[in-house]
Amino acid sequence: MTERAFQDYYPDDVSHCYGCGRLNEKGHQIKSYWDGEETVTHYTPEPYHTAIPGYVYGGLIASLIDCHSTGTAAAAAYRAEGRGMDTEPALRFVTASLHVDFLAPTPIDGPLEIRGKIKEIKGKKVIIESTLSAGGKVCARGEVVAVKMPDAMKPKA
Ligand SMILES: CCCCCCCCCC(=O)SCCNC(=O)CCNC(=O)[C@H](O)C(C)(C)COP(=O)(O)OP(=O)(O)OC[C@H]1O[C@@H](n2cnc3c(N)ncnc32)[C@H](O)[C@@H]1OP(=O)(O)O
Repeated sequence: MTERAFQDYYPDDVSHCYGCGRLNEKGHQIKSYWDGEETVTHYTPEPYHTAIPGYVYGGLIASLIDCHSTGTAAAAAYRAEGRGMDTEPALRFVTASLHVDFLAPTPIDGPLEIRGKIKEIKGKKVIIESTLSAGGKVCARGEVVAVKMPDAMKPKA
């Protein structure tokens, strides 16, 4: 059986996110998975994701770190409760804070790897540290504070 990505567990009504919604046909549709205690996703940029010719636009890098980290927050919250992502009650996270350091130019001509680590998980908040690498070299580092989705953001039935 093929492993389901974190984002594949998001119900339809919250699957329109530009970074990770599987129902957003114009979006990145990233797919994140556990890899031991870390999480990982891969994404291959398109030529139109250019900043300076040959290099990836920083906004895309931030977007990938953002959505991989919020997905990681949800997965970590379920794991901390010892239950699967298909069980109730649902645990949904949004970005409270997104910090990205661009450490080196990111080449656009190949796959990118984003890896997440849980720095803190407490109450309704998860802090995730992520790296984005190209060809094995870390080009950006991010820290995301993810907080449980407030009722005001939940789609109306
Ligand atoms: C399936 C679900 C998801 C699918 C979509 C994935 C989402 C993709 C990522 C996104 O782009 S989400 C869109 C961008 N984010 C938003 O629009 C969120 C807008 N902000 C809010 O709705 C609220 O400010 C937020 C829910 C983030 C926090 O409000 P709360 O009233 O729940 O927070 P509260 O004040 O109770 O603080 C809870 C904890 O979070 C911390 N916190 C809150 N805002 C923070 C902030 N901005 N920076 C750092 N920490 C923050 C706060 O310090 C506290 O830490 P402690 O528990 O340790 O005391």
